[in-house]
Amino acid sequence: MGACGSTGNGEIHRAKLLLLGAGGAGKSTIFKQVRLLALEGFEDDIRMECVVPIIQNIVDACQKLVKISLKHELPLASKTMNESEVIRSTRVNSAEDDFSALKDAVKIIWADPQIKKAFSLSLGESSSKDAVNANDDFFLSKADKVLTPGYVPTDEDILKLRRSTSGAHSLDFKFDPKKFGKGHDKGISGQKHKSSYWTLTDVGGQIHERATWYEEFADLDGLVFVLSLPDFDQKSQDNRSANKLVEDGINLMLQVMRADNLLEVPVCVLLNKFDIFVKKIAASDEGINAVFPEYKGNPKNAEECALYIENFIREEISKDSKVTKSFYITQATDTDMIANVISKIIDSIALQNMKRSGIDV
Ligand SMILES: Nc1nc2c(ncn2[C@@H]2O[C@H](COP(=O)(O)OP(=O)(O)OP(=O)(O)O)[C@@H](O)[C@H]2O)c(=O)[nH]1
Ligand SMILES: [Mg+2]
Repeated sequence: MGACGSTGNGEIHRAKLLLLGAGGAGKSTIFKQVRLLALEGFEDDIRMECVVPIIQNIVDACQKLVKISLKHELPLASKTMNESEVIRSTRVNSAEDDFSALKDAVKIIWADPQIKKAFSLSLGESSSKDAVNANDDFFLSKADKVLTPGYVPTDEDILKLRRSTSGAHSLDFKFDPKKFGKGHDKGISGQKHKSSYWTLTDVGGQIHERATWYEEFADLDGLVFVLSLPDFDQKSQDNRSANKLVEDGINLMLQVMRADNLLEVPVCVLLNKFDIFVKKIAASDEGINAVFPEYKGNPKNAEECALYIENFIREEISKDSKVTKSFYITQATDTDMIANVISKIIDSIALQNMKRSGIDV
């Protein structure tokens, strides 16, 4: 714990940072951003191993959208129905396969206005089992490129890919303020950022993955808990009578923070997916009042709503813990924003750890 630099015997001491949060909250997207920033780009093998999962995202999205359209009795064009058979019989085994029939099918399906309507309906629905991913429209719109031989995923494609994490994955990196700061070279302590060494760990957030989280709790220097703001109108997948933001987000976080070896660990809370939250708030009549009936602000003002949720969480946390928590409203797919947020997180963790060690700052 504490300083993160040379230990004096030539070895590098790395401060440990852990990402936690429910499945789909955005942990791996933050992890990928740190890799992108620290290592200045994704290696070719990482790019290429994303091709099959991206194609699978497209196939899954088409299948779900046809299913949602049928459920809502939307009048799909007959050619959409015909092409949905191609989708159903598609197996994505290798990036080298011939995807020309799939490409034609996806283009026809995504061009059907009823399918686009199904996409909007699905984003606003509270049933999460068959819901599409919020970035599926991005991949469906570029299916032509993705399904053409020679396709190499861009940084944005890699960041927007949905792939559930299984197990724990760590990245050793050097925090170089020049790569992360983007003009914000002074930290909240007012000191110029120095380079420091970190290990960032990402874990799976689905319920069956959480049993092994505690294995990562020893000797932590900081915890980053990621919450998904657009979950405010979703049902918990594991407890259908509970709200997803409250049950799989806030309550899960409060429970984790009560672990004995985390009581003193600095925590940063990311209220993530703000871009999707903005869209949902604009489209919803009730907004966050459905889950926070005591909210009296403007239900159509996404910033005000997010700040209300932030203050609600601050109050809940303060009942249990006196350790300062920092909060950030984020969009994990935005590299510049995450560069800035990671700089601030690293600065605030270093500051809190110096205070814990009794160093005057
Ligand atoms: N538009 C948008 N998409 C996001 C944001 N954060 C994450 N995503 C997308 O949400 C999906 C899920 O994000 P992940 O980072 O894989 O979620 P996770 O927390 O690692 O999920 P598990 O591995 O299952 O625990 C991916 O498609 C991401 O691109 C965001 O702020 N805005
Ligand atoms: Mg993940």
